[in-house]
Amino acid sequence: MGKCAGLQIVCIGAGYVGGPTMAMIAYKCHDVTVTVVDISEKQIAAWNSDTLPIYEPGLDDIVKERRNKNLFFSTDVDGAVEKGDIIFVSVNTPTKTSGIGAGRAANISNCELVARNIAKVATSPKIVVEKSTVPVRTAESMGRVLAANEKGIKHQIISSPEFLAEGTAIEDLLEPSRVLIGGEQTPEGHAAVQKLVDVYEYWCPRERIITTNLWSSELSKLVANAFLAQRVSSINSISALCEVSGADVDEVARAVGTDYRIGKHFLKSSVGFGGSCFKKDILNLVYLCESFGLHDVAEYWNWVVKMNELQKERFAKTIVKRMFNTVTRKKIAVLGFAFKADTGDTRETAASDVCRFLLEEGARLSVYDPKVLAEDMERELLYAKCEKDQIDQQITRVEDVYAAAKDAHAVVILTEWKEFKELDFDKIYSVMEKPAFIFDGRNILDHAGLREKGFEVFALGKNKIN
Ligand SMILES: NC(=O)C1=CN([C@@H]2O[C@H](COP(=O)(O)OP(=O)(O)OC[C@H]3O[C@@H](n4cnc5c(N)ncnc54)[C@H](O)[C@@H]3O)[C@@H](O)[C@H]2O)C=CC1
Ligand SMILES: O=C(O)[C@H]1O[C@H](OP(=O)(O)OP(=O)(O)OC[C@H]2O[C@@H](n3ccc(=O)[nH]c3=O)[C@H](O)[C@@H]2O)[C@H](O)[C@@H](O)[C@@H]1O
Repeated sequence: MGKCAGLQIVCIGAGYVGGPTMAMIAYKCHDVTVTVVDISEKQIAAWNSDTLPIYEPGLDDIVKERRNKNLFFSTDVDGAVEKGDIIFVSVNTPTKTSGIGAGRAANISNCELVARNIAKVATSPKIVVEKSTVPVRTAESMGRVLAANEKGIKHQIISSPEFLAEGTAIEDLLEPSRVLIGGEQTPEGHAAVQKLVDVYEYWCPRERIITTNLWSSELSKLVANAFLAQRVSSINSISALCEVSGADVDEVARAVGTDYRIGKHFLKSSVGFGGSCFKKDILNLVYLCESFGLHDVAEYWNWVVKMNELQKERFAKTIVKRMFNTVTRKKIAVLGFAFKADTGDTRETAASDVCRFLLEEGARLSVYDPKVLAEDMERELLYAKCEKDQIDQQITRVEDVYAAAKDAHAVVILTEWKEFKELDFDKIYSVMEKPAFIFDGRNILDHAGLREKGFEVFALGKNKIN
């Protein structure tokens, strides 16, 4: 029995963060009961089925081992709130699409809604953990909503942002680089923080658990994502320079990243970063800076997003330019649609913008991705403002790379799936139109070998354009 024996942990929001994070707590703390609730019946039914709602390496085993032992998935939000000692809030906080701050500010209405519900339903004091990524001082609003309950109950709010990355969520949760916990600087606040420290201490070394105040914790999450995305935009800006100067972006990244003060991670040039969080969180940071009158600081960070948009556009334009300035009616095989490898997640994927550009140029796209669902692909294309007619008439989704390549003028790599490195490129070359182009938006292929086979290869940040 550990320190937390008998503790009831509840998580509101059974998405990419809530599901895996809670599964890990249940897996590591057998004497704690973990209940994950969501308003979406479909989502909960999937968590309780053989086909989990998200693809994440290693997740199935952990969920299946603990489910219905000390890990439960339910739609009974009120029942869970009532019995929970610690309640994680892991709901989505997307960018606002209308009203004040539209297109930049984070919409925290789900967080407030959850806080109102806890205030209404709870009959005992709760420790409410802000797990969602939120603007600084959201805990203040949530705290006030929680305090306004009619029963005079004193709840505690703490902030514990999540740093897992999709595709490596289980690894990241098993061995987190750090766990961040921020609380009020009062005796009750410290006690609440300690309760959560006790849970994480079941498997995380104490020195990796950072405790701080609420506002530092909230802001650190936005800053961490902004710094990571900034590195990708920085190396992508350099890829453009490499293409005109004859330098090789991977060589530059290696030489620069070997300096321990810079570090080698997150220096892989790509067609652009995607995912549900980088853009959203930077825009959130930009909006925060602007609302505090820090316009120059806001503009500085805004350029990380702008550079990313430019990279996607630059890559798509290169495809058209290299293919004799026209792709109209040409078939193009698109390999990969997820925003990164090892996930089926398509949110904000660079692939949707590249596809939109090519559709507008009249290309016919044949798309293959090993994990992306057809419905998610279509939703993301519509979100990226592709016309429904164009999606229906110009895009085909195929289950096989060679079917995608047949009669295609070009193969375009948009996600760094490992299987793409192991393809039979002789076979691909034989079924393609000639000249056969390859555009490697992830720099994962053996470009020299492909050129020997006869392909015209464009790789990001590697080709000197005369
Ligand atoms: N996806 C990721 O890799 C990471 C996400 N985050 C942050 O974590 C938060 C959650 O992100 P995801 O898990 O990706 O979102 P998600 O969209 O996958 O899941 C959110 C879930 O919350 C549920 N929900 C919304 N309002 C609710 C309510 N009032 N009551 C009950 N359930 C409700 C939704 O039905 C949905 O299933 C966001 O703030 C995000 O920025 C942080 C780190 C990593
Ligand atoms: O808040 C979040 O949602 C999470 O956002 C990112 O995680 P994630 O978006 O899942 O994936 P990353 O591995 O960070 O990749 C983001 C994007 O950047 C791209 N990328 C990453 C690294 C790189 O060197 N080059 C590059 O183009 C990826 O292909 C992907 O499109 C952060 O890495 C997590 O720490 C954070 O918790």
